[in-house]
Amino acid sequence: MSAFRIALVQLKVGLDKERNLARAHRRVLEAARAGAQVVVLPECFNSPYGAHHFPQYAEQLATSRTAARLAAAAREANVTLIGGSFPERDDATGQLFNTCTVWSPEGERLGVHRKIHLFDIDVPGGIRFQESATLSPGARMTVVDTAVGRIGIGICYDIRFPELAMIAAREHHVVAMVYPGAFNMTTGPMHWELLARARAVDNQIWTALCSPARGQGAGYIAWGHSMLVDPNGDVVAEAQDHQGEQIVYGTVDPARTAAVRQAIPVTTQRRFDVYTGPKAVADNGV
Ligand SMILES: NC(=O)CC(=O)C(=O)O
Repeated sequence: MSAFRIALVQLKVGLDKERNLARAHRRVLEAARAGAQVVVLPECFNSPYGAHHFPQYAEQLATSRTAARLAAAAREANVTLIGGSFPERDDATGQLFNTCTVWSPEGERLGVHRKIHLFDIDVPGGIRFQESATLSPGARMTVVDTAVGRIGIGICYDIRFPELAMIAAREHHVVAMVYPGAFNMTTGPMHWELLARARAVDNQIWTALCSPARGQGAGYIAWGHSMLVDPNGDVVAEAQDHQGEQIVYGTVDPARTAAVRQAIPVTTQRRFDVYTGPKAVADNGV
């Protein structure tokens, strides 16, 4: 597997769906012109992030205007496109999901990830959010074989559940986990970078987080700080302008993964013989 250039598009997202789609399309082309082979859009890039907005912006995958635009942008730009997420309405059940689609440089759909862990939180004096008021949770993990290698996908709150990245890394050997996400002004400063670095260093994998720009006019203020973290847990690229739109570029290099794993070989030092089973914790505590 060779190294590849990745672009994280920290997109401005507003109320006008068509403008959101057009802006995303332009930025995908711009990133490709700058040499990106993989382009990532943020969570909820076609709609403002808010449970009450989702029903209005939701689309069925089979007839989705948003999906068609993503396919066209990937094809035109000749890139692998990790298409952020948008509210999706299931054709059969009518349930709504927060869904990421992944596209090949030929415009073929390679994968679909429905956010598994819904963002239902209540931080006193901070933020209360009930994604489950209108959305249903996805029920499958997603790893996608792309032109540049195998990539694991999670959406935002999914990053708080380490099992996803751990299983993607250890069982499916992904080169990177990519999380379109929209943390906010309460949880962003607390946990955004910490979680990105934790998922990276625990699993010794590349980890990319792509946020909307901060300046949303629709209630929810995103944290920004889109970033790429290497398998050693170092932030190697990060957005500097959070109000405005910005593209963050970095290089995902599997040689770095190999070097980190060779230097600190935790991937081969696990003690599965110790962690589980009735005798995992001795009676006397030692
Ligand atoms: N928006 C999310 O899904 C998650 C988030 O903001 C957080 O975990 O904090």
